[in-house]
Amino acid sequence: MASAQDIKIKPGAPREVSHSFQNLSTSPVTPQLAAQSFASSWGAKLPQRIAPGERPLKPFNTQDVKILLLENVNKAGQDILREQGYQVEALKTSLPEDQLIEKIRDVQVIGIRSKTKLTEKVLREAKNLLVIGCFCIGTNQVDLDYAARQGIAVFNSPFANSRSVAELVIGEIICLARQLGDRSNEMHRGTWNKVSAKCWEIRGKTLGIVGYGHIGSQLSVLAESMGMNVIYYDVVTLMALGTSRQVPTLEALLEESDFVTLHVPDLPETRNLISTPQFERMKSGSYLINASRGSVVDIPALVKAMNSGHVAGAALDVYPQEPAANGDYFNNDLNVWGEDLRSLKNLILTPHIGGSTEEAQRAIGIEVSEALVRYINQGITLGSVNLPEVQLRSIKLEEDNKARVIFIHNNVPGVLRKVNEILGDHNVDKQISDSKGDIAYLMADVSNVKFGEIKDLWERLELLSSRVLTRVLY
Ligand SMILES: NC(=O)c1ccc[n+]([C@@H]2O[C@H](COP(=O)([O-])OP(=O)(O)OC[C@H]3O[C@@H](n4cnc5c(N)ncnc54)[C@H](O)[C@@H]3O)[C@@H](O)[C@H]2O)c1
Ligand SMILES: O=C(O)CC[C@@H](O)C(=O)O
Repeated sequence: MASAQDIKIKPGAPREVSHSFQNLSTSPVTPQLAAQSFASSWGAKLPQRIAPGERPLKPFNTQDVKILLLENVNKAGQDILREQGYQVEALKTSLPEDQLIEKIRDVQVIGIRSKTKLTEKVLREAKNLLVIGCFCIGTNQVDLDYAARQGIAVFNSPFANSRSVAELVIGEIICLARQLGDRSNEMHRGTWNKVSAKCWEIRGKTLGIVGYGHIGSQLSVLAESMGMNVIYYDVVTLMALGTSRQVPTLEALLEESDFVTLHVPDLPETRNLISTPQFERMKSGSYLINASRGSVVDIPALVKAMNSGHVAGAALDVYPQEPAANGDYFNNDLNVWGEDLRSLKNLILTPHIGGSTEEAQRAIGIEVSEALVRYINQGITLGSVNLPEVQLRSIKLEEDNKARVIFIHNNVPGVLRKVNEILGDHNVDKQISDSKGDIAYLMADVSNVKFGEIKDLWERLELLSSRVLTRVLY
């Protein structure tokens, strides 16, 4: 198998080259092999996920691609990555920061869910990292801007678990209205406590949805089908599904709703979105559900509102601090108010399982792994949350002596002219470039490139001052 030729270098850092041309002389590539057309060395192991007739850009010995998957990424996703020949290490939990830093130094790809924090501090050590896969919806656990500035693409799965969350919330609405958690706990302790006081049907009650995105809108449809009236508040004006109705302010929603459910992202504006003033606006005897992010609800304020009886019940799936692994961790060491919370009546506590169904995890595993393969093998950024979305049609099997150049660069004037001066010695078949904020992504398919010329191409691009990361795939 030919040696790896996928190259990346980080700006301002010592050159970390996963498989650099400097190593060519010591690599297993013999002069005879090097003289062959590149295409002939790829055939041995074709990736599974390309259309017939398309040439897989297998720029490297895939066994050199190291992937670390944390937090029990679904097997269907792992299989897609292993099928490619990548080295995949899959762990069931997230890792403490020091261990994460140790491991991330070595890998080109990391896959995480919501627990692993990829902060600037961690990413600064990730000298070989090309791409991050968030096997979930949320990407707030990743410093997206820092990653973009390092040329590290981030992918997620924007809606594969939305239905699972919406169904959980429907279940919780009924459980809260009928105090099912308390009755079940009592029976588990041997107590028969048959009550109807303050137990309600959900038919005809008003559900207030804060954040009418993928989950909120799906929930809207389900709730209406069960006879609820639905109102929603969102910072964006959005089409109302069914007979639901958008209200102009959060306050209006709080005052009108029997059940308030939160489906907003973790943003500076959504931190403690629901705190004492908002609880005071809620109807007496109403309920709160939070399956979005732990930062959105001020928990001590919730404890107060429930102790006073103003809020009749709540369901929480997410918390400001969540443990890295399963076990007896939900206590005051994790969150100072842990015990206060656990002592409340009609409070459903779940361990961040909104998206944890077989269906959702499998779909997420497949979606994110496929995005990773496309990015690693072809440089395609469709679906990236932090880099511009760029793709070119695949190179055909019969198209020989072609290279795909990926040049991630600072979005400053004059870059395209300089890049094209370099590429201009060859035939540029296709080229596309787009920017997102300060970072731009250029992809060009270049023909009539001889194997020996690739090093020169890459080195000249590397010298451009705007360069963030250069990859040459062939
Ligand atoms: N509990 C779980 O397991 C689980 C699973 C999936 C998603 N989530 C979380 O649920 C949240 C929502 O997910 P989604 O897929 O519906 O997201 P989405 O992006 O599709 O929708 C979010 C909506 O919130 C709105 N919004 C943003 N800021 C707002 C504000 N200040 N006030 C009102 N509306 C605001 C947006 O305009 C958007 O319509 C995310 O935080 C996600 O991480 C949790
Ligand atoms: O599976 C997870 O860890 C996260 C689930 C959910 O919060 C998401 O962001 O998709």
